Amino acid sequence: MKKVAQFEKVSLKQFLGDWIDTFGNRSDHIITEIYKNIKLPIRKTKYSAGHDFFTPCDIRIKPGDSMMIPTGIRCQMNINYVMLLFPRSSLGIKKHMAIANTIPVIDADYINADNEGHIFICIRNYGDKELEVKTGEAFVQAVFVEYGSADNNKIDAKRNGGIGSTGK
Ligand SMILES: O=c1ccn([C@H]2C[C@H](O)[C@@H](COP(=O)(O)OP(=O)(O)OP(=O)(O)O)O2)c(=O)[nH]1
Repeated sequence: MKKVAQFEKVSLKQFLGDWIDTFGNRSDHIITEIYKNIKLPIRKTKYSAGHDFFTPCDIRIKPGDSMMIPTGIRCQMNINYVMLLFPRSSLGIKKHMAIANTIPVIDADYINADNEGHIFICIRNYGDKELEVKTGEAFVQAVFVEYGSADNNKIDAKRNGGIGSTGK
C-alpha cells in the first residue's frame, strides 16, 4: 500500500501549553506522563483504511456536552493528500459518540502552523447517558484521501495558525 503520511508527536513544550490552555493548570509532571504514554495512530489490519487515534486521557461527557481533546499528534502528509477524521464506528453506534464538527479536515500544510500542527478533536455526546471512553482506547480513525483543486492553483497563501486562523 502506498505510504502517503507520517504521524509524529508534537513537542512536549507544545503539548504542555496546549493541555493547560484546554484543561486549565495541572502539574507538569502529570501532563508529561500523559505525553509519554501517547501512541501514534495505527491501522489494525492489512487493508484497514482508518488509522486509529487513541485517547490520551479518560473521556467523560454528559449528554449534549462536548470535550476538546489535544491528541499530542501531528502529521506530515504528501501534498495533494488530506486527512479526514471519523468516529470509531462502535463508539458511534453503541455509545452515541460524535465528532462535534462532523468530519474534521486536517490539511497537509497544517504541520506548518505555529502550534506545530497539533491535531485537536472535539468529541460530542449526543446520547442520553454519560459517555465514557478510557485512556488508550481507540476513539477516532483517520483516513487519507487524495484531492484536487478547482482554482487553477493560483493561491499561494501559507497557513501559519490553528483552527479558524485563515479567516482572521
Ligand atoms: O477538528 C479539527 C479541525 C481542524 N483542525 C486543524 C487542522 C486543519 O488543517 C486546521 C484548519 O481547519 P479547518 O480549515 O477545517 O478550520 P477553519 O475553521 O476553516 O479554520 P481555518 O481558517 O484555519 O482554515 O485546523 C484540527 O486540529 N481539528
